[in-house]
Amino acid sequence: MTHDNERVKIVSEKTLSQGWTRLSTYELDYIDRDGKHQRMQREIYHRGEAAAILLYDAKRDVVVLVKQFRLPAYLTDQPAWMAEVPAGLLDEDHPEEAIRREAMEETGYRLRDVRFLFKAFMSPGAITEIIHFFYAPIDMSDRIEKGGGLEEEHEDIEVLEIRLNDALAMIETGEICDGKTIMLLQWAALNRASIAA
Ligand SMILES: Nc1nc2c(ncn2[C@@H]2O[C@H](COP(=O)(O)OP(=O)(O)O[C@H]3O[C@H](CO)[C@@H](O)[C@H](O)[C@@H]3O)[C@@H](O)[C@H]2O)c(=O)[nH]1
Ligand SMILES: [Mg+2]
Repeated sequence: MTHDNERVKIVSEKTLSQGWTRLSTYELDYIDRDGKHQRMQREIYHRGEAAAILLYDAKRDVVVLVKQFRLPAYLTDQPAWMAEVPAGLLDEDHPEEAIRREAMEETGYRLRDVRFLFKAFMSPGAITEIIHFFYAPIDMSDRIEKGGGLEEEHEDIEVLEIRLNDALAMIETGEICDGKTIMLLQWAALNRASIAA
C-alpha cells in the first residue's frame, strides 16, 4: 500500500488532558494535492486498539449481544442502554486473545473457532481507535459461564440472544445504533449462506 506520509510534518503536540486516555492538540504542516503548504491544527483522542465480535448460533439463528449503559448516548438524549456486539480494548493483548477474553467476560461463551474479518477506524477524524472485527460460530454448549462483565470494573452487562432477522430489524427501528454492531450484523446478512447451520 502506498501512502503520502512525507506530505505531513508534525510541528508540535500538546497534551490537553491526561486521564483515562489522552487528548492532545497537534500543529502540523501539510502539503495539499496542489503542492501548497498549510499549517493545520487538530485535536486527537488517543484511544488505542479494540476488538469486536459477532457470535452467531446457526442452529437457533441467534446472535449474542450485550446491553450496557453508554454515557455519550445519555448525553445526547438517546436510549442510553445500548445493545452491542461484545467488544473491548486490547489491553496489550493480541486482537484474537483479547476478543476471546472479552467474549468470555461479557457473555460467558468460550469460543472455539474465531475468524478475523477486517479492521476499521470508527471515527478517523478525531479518534485513533482501530477496531479488529471477528466472527465466531457458537452453540449453547459453549456457554460455560454467566458473563455480565467484570465485578471489579463495575461492568453491568445484560446478555441478549436475538434472532438475526430481529437484530437486523432493530437497525431499521434505531434500537441498534452502534456502528460496530451494525457492521457485523450486516456482514452476517451478506454472508448468511456461509454461516448457516
Ligand atoms: N475510570 C474509567 N473507566 C473507564 C473509562 N472508559 C472505560 N472505562 C472502563 O473500562 C472498561 C472498558 O471495557 P471494554 O469492554 O474494554 O471496552 P468497551 O467500553 O466495551 O469499549 C468497546 O466499545 C466502545 C464503544 O463502541 C469502543 O469505543 C471501544 O473501543 C470498544 O470497542 C469499562 O467497562 C470501564 O470499566 C473512563 O473514561 N474512566
Ligand atoms: Mg466491552
